[in-house]
Amino acid sequence: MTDKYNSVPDVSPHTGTTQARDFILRATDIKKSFGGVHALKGASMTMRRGEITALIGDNGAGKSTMVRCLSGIHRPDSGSIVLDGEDVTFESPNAARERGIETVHQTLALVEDLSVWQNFFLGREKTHGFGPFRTLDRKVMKATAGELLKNLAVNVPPVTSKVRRLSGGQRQAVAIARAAGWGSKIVIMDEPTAALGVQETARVEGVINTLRDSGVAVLLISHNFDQVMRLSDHVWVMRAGMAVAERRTEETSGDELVALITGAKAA
Ligand SMILES: Nc1ncnc2c1ncn2[C@@H]1O[C@H](COP(=O)(O)OP(=O)(O)OP(=O)(O)O)[C@@H](O)[C@H]1O
Repeated sequence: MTDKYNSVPDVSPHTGTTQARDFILRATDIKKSFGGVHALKGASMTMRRGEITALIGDNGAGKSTMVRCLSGIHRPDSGSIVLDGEDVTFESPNAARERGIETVHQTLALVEDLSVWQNFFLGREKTHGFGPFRTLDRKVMKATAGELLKNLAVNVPPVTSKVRRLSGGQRQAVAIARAAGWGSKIVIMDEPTAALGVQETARVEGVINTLRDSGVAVLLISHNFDQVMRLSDHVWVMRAGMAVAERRTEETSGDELVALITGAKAA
């Protein structure tokens, strides 16, 4: 596999900074088998700060397994993950989260009967006082959730609204904002707009763009080529357990990506 970064300009088109060559993540030669099924056969991929990296491939290519290795759900059988210059292994999703990798799963993991702000702080509640006098700092949590939503230009009803009252797009936006709100270095999104209509998709894509512009690296798993072409800066193509090709989005086309996915075109 060739390293195409040698031909990539130093200045990111989105941030205008010199971060374009700065890898936030390097996964190298990742292998993962389930019994006799070799889901990942030595896959390697990279991500950079302030960029949206798309991970594409046919059903069964190994995308979810790669994502699960990066987010601490699976332990790779072998290979290395370097995050922000440091070799890491994650024992659990919480360990990955603590190192700054958040994942927005298709199921979103929001609690319908809790408010937006309560969902933001689920399991990470802020308290004040000490010892037995410790109480939840509702005011701070509400204000923080409101601020996070505002920063990402997420248009939702007040943070006191119950999640059950939100539309699909609003829920997705809340889940993304929650993932982004913990000093995340990387936010992984699995088909973030699969269940949404055209308008809501546009809104959620706006949120994803804002997140990228704030310097977070986004990993986007999507079967939607138009979306990949619209949103991503960089694409990794997986086939049969390997990352077989990488492209700068501006230098490829939907047709080429399809050919790379099916194997009709060699990397
Ligand atoms: N927990 C598991 N146990 C057994 N086999 C698995 C497991 N997880 C994944 N696989 C197998 O590994 C291969 C890669 O699956 P994976 O879900 O990573 O692909 P994918 O690219 O995400 O596909 P899709 O687009 O359909 O989600 C498939 O053959 C799948 O059946």
